Amino acid sequence: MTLLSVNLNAVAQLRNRRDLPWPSVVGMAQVVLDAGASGVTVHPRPDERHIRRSDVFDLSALLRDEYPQAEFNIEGYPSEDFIALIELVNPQQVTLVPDDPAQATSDHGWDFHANNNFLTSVVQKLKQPGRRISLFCDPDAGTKGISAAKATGADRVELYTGPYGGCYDDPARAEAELAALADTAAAAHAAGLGLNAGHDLTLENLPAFQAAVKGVDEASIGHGLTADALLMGFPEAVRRYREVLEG
Ligand SMILES: CC(=O)[C@@H](O)[C@H](O)COP(=O)(O)O
Ligand SMILES: NCC(=O)COP(=O)(O)O
Repeated sequence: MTLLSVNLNAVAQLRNRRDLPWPSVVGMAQVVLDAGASGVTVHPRPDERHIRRSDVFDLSALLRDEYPQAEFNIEGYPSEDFIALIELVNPQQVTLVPDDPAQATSDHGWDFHANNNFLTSVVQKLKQPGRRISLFCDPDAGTKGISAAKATGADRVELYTGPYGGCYDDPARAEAELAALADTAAAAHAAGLGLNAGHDLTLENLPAFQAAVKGVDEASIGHGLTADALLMGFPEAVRRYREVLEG
């Protein structure tokens, strides 16, 4: 069974269009958690284009006080500021992503070989009892990439599913992307790493993903789920994504 963590970046981005507090990021977190999501994800970028630093503290208080079973997953590049934020907020999961501050969205995983010393020291710094560290991972990282990821001391990798999600109109390419993802997932399991997945997953592309890529512990989904929620509401969107993820 794959757990659903709802990424709230898109809700924050909509809120930020005006100097007004709605839609409320905390309010929407309550809605998705009440609807059965197992946790929430945020990716506070340095320019605060969507999630603001204050959102991270507000969500942390909500989860601590009202949803103690829920998981808070914070994604980001491990800058000094990011590391300091993690130490203050103490989320259950940290996902390290090799993003440049100017990047429009996450579009690749780590080069685990080139960044091995850096990642090893960051993982050592951030790992705590009750907190797992996940590393954003290219779909074709394969056995070599995964063994370098494992060597950092991380608990999980998160498969970057953007290339698969982006080829919804090209079945042959989608099949090749799924084959690469399945190989990397199998390598992660063989190495004893947990497995997350995310980026551009949708109700349309999730069933084939779930059929091809076995043993995904958690999917973090935001853009597609929020688009669906505009049509069907967040509770129904969460219900539909859980239905696919939970099989
Ligand atoms: C790490 C990752 O996969 C991303 O999906 C990220 O959370 C999305 O970021 P944006 O919402 O800023 O595009
Ligand atoms: N880690 C991926 C994530 O949180 C959500 O990505 P997306 O569904 O907004 O593309």
